[in-house]
Parts: sequence; structure tokens; C-alpha cells
Amino acid sequence: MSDLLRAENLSAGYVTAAGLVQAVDDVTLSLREGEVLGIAGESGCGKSTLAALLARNIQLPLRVTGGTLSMDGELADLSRALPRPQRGTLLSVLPQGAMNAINPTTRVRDLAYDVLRAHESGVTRKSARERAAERLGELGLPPRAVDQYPHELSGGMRQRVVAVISTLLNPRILIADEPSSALDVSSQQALVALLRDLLSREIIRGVVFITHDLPLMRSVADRVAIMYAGRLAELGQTDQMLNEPRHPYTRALVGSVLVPEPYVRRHRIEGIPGSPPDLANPPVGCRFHPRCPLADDKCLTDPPRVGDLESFAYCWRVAEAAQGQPVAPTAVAGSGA
Ligand SMILES: Nc1ncnc2c1ncn2[C@@H]1O[C@H](COP(=O)(O)OP(=O)(O)OP(=O)(O)O)[C@@H](O)[C@H]1O
Repeated sequence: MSDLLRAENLSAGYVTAAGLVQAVDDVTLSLREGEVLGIAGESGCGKSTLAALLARNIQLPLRVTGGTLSMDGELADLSRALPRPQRGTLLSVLPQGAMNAINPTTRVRDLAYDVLRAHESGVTRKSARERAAERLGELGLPPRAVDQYPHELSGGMRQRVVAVISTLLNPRILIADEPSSALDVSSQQALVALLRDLLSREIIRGVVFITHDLPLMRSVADRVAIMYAGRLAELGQTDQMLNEPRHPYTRALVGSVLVPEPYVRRHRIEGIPGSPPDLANPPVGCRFHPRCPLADDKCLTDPPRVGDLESFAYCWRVAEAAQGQPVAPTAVAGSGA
């Protein structure tokens, strides 16, 4: 069985007057059939950029600088956006607050019509309405929502309804970029339950779920990738990642509160001094080494990937531990930043 998505050494950056902001750097990961792959990390670490790359929503100033992406076993042409016939069928995107951006005079049934009409030119408004109502009912949501306007639905219901409508064409892959960040905890859990239901009914086959919220990640993801400064630090089974993290950054993150708001971007992770680097001028070697209590001179060179493609960490200390060597720091962190 091929992976739904496979990124290999994928790199991309924003072209700015000050140079290239390398927002995604050498990322290798896969999304397997039947799973929710979570992507977490502090604000500005590149989560949304990675989501845009995986969805092939690549628009200037974002530019791919290296690597490959396979979708459902086929190498994707990263110089082109996802072709229209594959939008909604191979892949759909569920953004944050999707329906807030929709014209307030558009009812849910009009949205369903637009989604279906993009692929079935002969679809009628009546049958689009019926199919949307049926799908809502099948998933335990009120079918009458099809006749409602966005403002008539609560925020949580709106986001669940959009999730249902955007998956009407049974896309194999759903990319959910912070879909729940504006929701209260019970609405978040209801959205997670809905995504799980969509997967178990095989309406969708895999989900990439982006969030800065680690407690939420625990309830939604089968595996989690942790990003730091554009790179993956660690990827593994959710339980292992949250209970026995290997990478010093994951350990720090798990023990801290993540904050998404731009004005607190310089928030310090509890117990770790410093802040994430400027991606226009990142440190050499391990991106985390200037803040890592275990860093030594080796960390000035790129860390090896330790583990297989299902579960790995990029870290010299983890590599040494895997070889039975001591992991004590031998130099003061902070060099090379
Ligand atoms: N259009 C742009 N032009 C230049 N730099 C950008 C642009 N969009 C994002 N960036 C930069 O790219 C880096 C990664 O941003 P990205 O939005 O992918 O991070 P994120 O982890 O999703 O953050 P957040 O959780 O705040 O959404 C950041 O340093 C950001 O400032």
C-alpha cells in the first residue's frame, strides 16, 4: 500500500527583499492510509507553509527550493498547483474558520452545490442539497443545516458543517490547518470526533492536522511530527512523542504551554532560555542547538536522522544514545547562533 503523501527532503522559502526566508527545510515525512498525522510546533516554525506545500497551494512569494512530494504514489509537479480535477477528490483543505470567510448570503446548500458542480457539471441544486443533507445526517449533524446561513450556526457547528461539505467528494487526503484554534474545548472535541468518523467510514483516507495545541494533538493524531525553525525535530507515535520524547526540543515543548499569538512569539519555553531563530538567518547545524542544554560542538553540523521513516529524531544526542554512548553535554550551548 503506497503512502497517501510522501515528502522527501522538501524545502521551500519565501522570497523577500531581505533574502529567502527558509520556512520549510529538508522535511521528510509520510501520511499513511487510515491515519491522522499531526504537525505541531511553536508559532512561526513553518507548519502552515508545510501544509500549503502538501496541499500544493504554492504561490509567490513561496517558492520550492528542493525535494519531492508524492501524492497517492505519484510524483507531484511542484511547479503547478493541484490540478482542478484533483481538488476535492484527491485532496481537500479545511482551514481555520472556513465559513467566516464565506459570503454571508451563501447558504450551506449553495456551498455544497459549488463543491459538487466543480466535478459534476450536470449536478442540480436540488440533488446537491439532498446529498449534503444526507451526508450531514449520516455523520450525526442536523440535515436542516443545509438551508441555513453561516451566521445561523454556532462557530463549532459551522466548522463541522464545512468539514462535511468540503469532503462531499470523498477526498483521499484532508489537510486541516489549525481547524479548531478558534473553537472552545467541547467544539474542538466534536470536530476531532467528526474527523475520526469521516476516517472510519472511509469517506476520507488520511488527515494532516496542524495545531500548536499539544493536548488536542493527543486526542486527534496517530503520529505527530514536531517542527522547529522550519525543520522536523522528531516524528513518532503520539503516545511515545508525548510520554517519552527523544529530542530535547520535544521534551521542552511537552513541558511547556505553546502560544500561537504573534505578539507573544518571543515567548520563552519554560526552562529553556532564548527564542526561535530568524528563518532568514538560521543557525548552522541543529537549529535548536543555541537553546539546547545538551548541545556540544557536534551540534554545529546537521544532526543525523535516528530511526526509520515511521519514527525518528534528528539529534546528535539521540544518535549517541542509540549507540550506547554518553549523552552529557561537553560544551556550553549558544555557539554559532
Ligand atoms: N508571505 C510571507 N512572506 C515572508 N515570510 C513569511 C510569509 N509567510 C510566512 N512567512 C514566514 O515563514 C515562517 C513560517 O511561517 P508559517 O506561517 O508557516 O509558520 P506557522 O508555524 O504556521 O506559524 P503560526 O502558528 O503562527 O501560523 C515564519 O518565519 C513566517 O514569518
